[in-house]
Amino acid sequence: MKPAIEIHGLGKSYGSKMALKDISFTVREGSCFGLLGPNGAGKSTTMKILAGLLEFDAGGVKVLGEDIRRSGDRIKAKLGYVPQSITLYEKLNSLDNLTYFGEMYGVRGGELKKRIREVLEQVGLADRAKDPIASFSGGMKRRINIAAALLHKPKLIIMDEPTVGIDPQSRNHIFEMIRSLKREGVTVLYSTHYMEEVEALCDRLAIIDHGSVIAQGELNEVLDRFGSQAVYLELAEGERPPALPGFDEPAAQGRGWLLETAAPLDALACWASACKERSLNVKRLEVVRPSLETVFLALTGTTLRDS
Ligand SMILES: Nc1ncnc2c1ncn2[C@@H]1O[C@H](COP(=O)(O)OP(=O)(O)OP(=O)(O)O)[C@@H](O)[C@H]1O
Repeated sequence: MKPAIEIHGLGKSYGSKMALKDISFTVREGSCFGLLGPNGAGKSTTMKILAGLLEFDAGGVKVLGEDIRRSGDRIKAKLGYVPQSITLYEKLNSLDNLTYFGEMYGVRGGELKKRIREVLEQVGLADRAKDPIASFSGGMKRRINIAAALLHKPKLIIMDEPTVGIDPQSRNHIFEMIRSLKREGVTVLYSTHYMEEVEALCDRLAIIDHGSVIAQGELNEVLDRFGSQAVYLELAEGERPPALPGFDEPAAQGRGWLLETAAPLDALACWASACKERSLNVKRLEVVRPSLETVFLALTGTTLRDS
């Protein structure tokens, strides 16, 4: 399949601050690609460059087969960009907001009216078309912001952390919408610092830290390559996990303990017999697959959320 986005060695500084050092990745047409990284990693900067809103200093960027430096305006007409901050007129209703944005994208008249009806259905807010934006929840505003970026039927949609600070219902709507856009062949670039979202939505991902891509590929590839296997043990309240000679110390996680190891079956067998010997009440004992959290920790020495 053809690439919708090709980025090679992208670099960008804000004054003396180097925001992007070396960003390279390719996104297949019709797929959902996740950009995962902590605050300040460079996700928004990368997305603004792709949306044609920001110049860059080094490297090359092709969007939908065209060089962004040569065909910026033609590319802009084919992509939708959902910025991180909500940009709507609070006093106007959804209909008027969408009319304004649609005209900005060059959609007019009967076609615009039809598209507004369709996108309001798509984001599940058709019944709120005439209510002022000021009366909407953060999640509903976000959905209208996404609707605005869809009016001109873009082939590529770039969403910058669209689920930050929103309610679960709006989040589910956004997820469903992304799935249905994908079914229609639209390419989605999605940034987040929630790895569960990447797991739920994305075909491939790039992990960005300090302006560089530090890992990329299909989720399972990245997990296999950089993640460590682990065994999870949960005991009755107040009970402590037995130490296992020859293994690392387990770390507290959730209601139990996680032991990272290259030999999870051996660790599981040792923990099972040690717990039995001590008559401990085992609630759960299982080999767990590596998570992006452990991948991130292994690659950067920090967790996604704390950084
Ligand atoms: N307009 C600007 N002027 C100066 N520095 C900036 C500007 N915008 C971003 N930066 C810096 O560039 C780096 C990358 O920021 P960017 O917003 O791209 O990261 P991000 O991964 O999107 O983070 P977040 O999740 O917080 O949006 C950060 O160090 C940030 O402080």
